[in-house]
Amino acid sequence: MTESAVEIEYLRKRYGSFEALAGVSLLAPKGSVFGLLGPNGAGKSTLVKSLLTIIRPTECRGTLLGKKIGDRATLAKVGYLPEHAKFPDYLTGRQVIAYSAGMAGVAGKIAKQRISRLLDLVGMGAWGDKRVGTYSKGMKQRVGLAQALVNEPEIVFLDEPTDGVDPEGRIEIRKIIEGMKAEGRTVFVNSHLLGEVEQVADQVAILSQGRMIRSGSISELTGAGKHYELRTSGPVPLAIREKLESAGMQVAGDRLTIPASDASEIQGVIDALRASGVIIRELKEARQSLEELFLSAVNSAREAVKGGAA
Ligand SMILES: Nc1ncnc2c1ncn2[C@@H]1O[C@H](COP(=O)(O)OP(=O)(O)OP(=O)(O)O)[C@@H](O)[C@H]1O
Repeated sequence: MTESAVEIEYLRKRYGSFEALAGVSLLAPKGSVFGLLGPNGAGKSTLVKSLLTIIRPTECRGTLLGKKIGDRATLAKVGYLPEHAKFPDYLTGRQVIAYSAGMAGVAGKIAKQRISRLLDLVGMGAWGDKRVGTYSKGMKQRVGLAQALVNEPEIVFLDEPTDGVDPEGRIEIRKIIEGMKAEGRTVFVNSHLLGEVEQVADQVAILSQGRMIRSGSISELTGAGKHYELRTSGPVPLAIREKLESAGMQVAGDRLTIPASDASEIQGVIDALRASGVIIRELKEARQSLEELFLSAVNSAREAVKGGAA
């Protein structure tokens, strides 16, 4: 059985009368990159802050690194980059990381060496002794990432780590996340940037309006929307087009979309087209992208909530 780094059996959080998390569960395997996705306001930060005891959940059952959520000692093994992390402008990047090191009980020569290594890791080696006030948003984010790693955490929570970072910096952050995973750490990433999460995460969960609406590996989730795209040398003749459409396929001019999970399921369509004299120019297997899945899942969850409220 896969060991879990985070196992939420049940988590509920109310802010006054507003239910930000309506009883969610989640499992993030140890050593994995886990992406928690959701539109703005879905409850992603609330979930992470509840796990880290930054806010008090209304009801919570589960474990973090095998210990009951809320266990203080476990938090020493955790790294955290908050969303919109802000550091004092008058400190240098090195001092920001040193501050986190101090709070984590990392001191002396070890701290000094580790801070320099982390500055290099996040591409801030040349900027470590300059003040945060002179940094761009992306540079502040890199320092935030470095301070999250200063205690060599077993699990690191990154809340929107690429916020304000340019495309080149995003690629570097992705590499850093991959590096953390290679070192055996669990990386829990909150993001609304689906393309990025798709490239780096092993498992994802989608949160919408405080409810968990999908979870699984990316291939499991996008595999449900597997289909084939076929192009013919000219428009599909009307007689065969009607038959294909009534069998659930989409036909647009010379393009056919055939829902099927396996190539064997489309052989009949190919035979029928060829028997009608249609020439096949191109055939390819396609999956629903994470973005398509996300949009359809979030929209149907919103409709369900509206329907329930009506
Ligand atoms: N302290 C608070 N008091 C009242 N409501 C809050 C508080 N913090 C968050 N909320 C509300 O709870 C909901 C979830 O917020 P949360 O920040 O967890 O969402 P999120 O998924 O992280 O979104 P974003 O990416 O925009 O930060 C939002 O509707 C937000 O307005």
